[in-house]
Amino acid sequence: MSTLSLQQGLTRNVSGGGIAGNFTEIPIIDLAPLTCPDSSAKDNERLVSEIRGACKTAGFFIIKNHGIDWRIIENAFDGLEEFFALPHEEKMKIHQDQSPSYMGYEQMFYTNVDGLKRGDKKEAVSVAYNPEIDPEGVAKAAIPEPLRRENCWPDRSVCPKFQQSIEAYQMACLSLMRKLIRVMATALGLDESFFDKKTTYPIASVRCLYYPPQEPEEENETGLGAHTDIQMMTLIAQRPYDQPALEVLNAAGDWVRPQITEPECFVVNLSDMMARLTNDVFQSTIHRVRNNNNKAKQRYSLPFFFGLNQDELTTTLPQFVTKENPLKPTYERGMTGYEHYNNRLRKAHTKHPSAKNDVVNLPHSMIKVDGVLIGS
Ligand SMILES: O=C(O)CCC(=O)C(=O)O
Ligand SMILES: [Fe+2]
Repeated sequence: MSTLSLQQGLTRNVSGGGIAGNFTEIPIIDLAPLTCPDSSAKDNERLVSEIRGACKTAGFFIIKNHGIDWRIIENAFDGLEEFFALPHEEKMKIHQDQSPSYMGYEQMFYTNVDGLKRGDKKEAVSVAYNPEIDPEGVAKAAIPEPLRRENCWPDRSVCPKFQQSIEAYQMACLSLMRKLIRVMATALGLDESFFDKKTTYPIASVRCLYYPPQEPEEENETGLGAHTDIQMMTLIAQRPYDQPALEVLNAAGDWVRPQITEPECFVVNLSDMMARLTNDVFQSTIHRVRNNNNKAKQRYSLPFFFGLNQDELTTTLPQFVTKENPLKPTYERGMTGYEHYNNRLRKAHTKHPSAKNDVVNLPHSMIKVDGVLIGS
């Protein structure tokens, strides 16, 4: 049996043979039934079934006809190009080390996510959920103070487009995720509104990424090391839209590149919170980025991560625990998004000042189920 160990504390059996993870390509799913008002019940059923299939095998799929005005995405990439072209000193002014929330800028090689190479050849800016731009969320005042994450934006005089374009991207992604999460609930056999009360102030951050081309001698290096994502689901847009760089690990241990053959598509992938909820029936699949193809160009990407409210307890749903699929030991203890997220960011961001601290979990009295406090 061959096992891949990742620095973030995860191990995966990559010996193959099981159904899960047995894929050789990433499926393309047409979301038209979700976005067209006159879609039939049959179209909707087909969509749910395609999504269920993709979630059980690859844990990754490509979506088209998602209903988002692509000019919002192009503007966001213009914002990224503007920011990453700034002088190093300017970018360092909003460095993540100053942010207890892990928001802000990461310079080249700041992270080394899988610890296998010299580090991640990328630059990034992380942007937190902001309730003030979420038309479907709750007011900022209703969110417990320790769960608010402040953003660090570059000065508008040096970078006029960035903040506005990223906030518009975040709003568009939030609205799409709120639709997709209902399809996911249905695909899991739950009421379609199952996640609604649990996502009133979701973890919904954007990571703005810039990957320079890797040199031929860096063929085996990584732009971002192998990892799984932390939340429930991630949406990824990239520029150029067809640049092969993202790689997804299948059960046979092969890296599969999503083939994006037309513009205006997103890649969607499931993440660890979803795997925890479903006892791994829905897959949180290992992936990495290598911007190393022959014609390698600069690549920009915009993952949008979506998870439950940070104080919501995530426990495995009982219907996914069976004789054939007993509860995974790591899922025995329920965990809040806050604990899960901070632990993982601390592991991935080893140079952050908080990396040496013990993990501070949310007090029991702050934990909720369906938005209702469970302890006192
Ligand atoms: O750049 C990409 O396409 C993916 C980035 C990614 O996997 C992440 O930030 O978690
Ligand atoms: Fe990722």
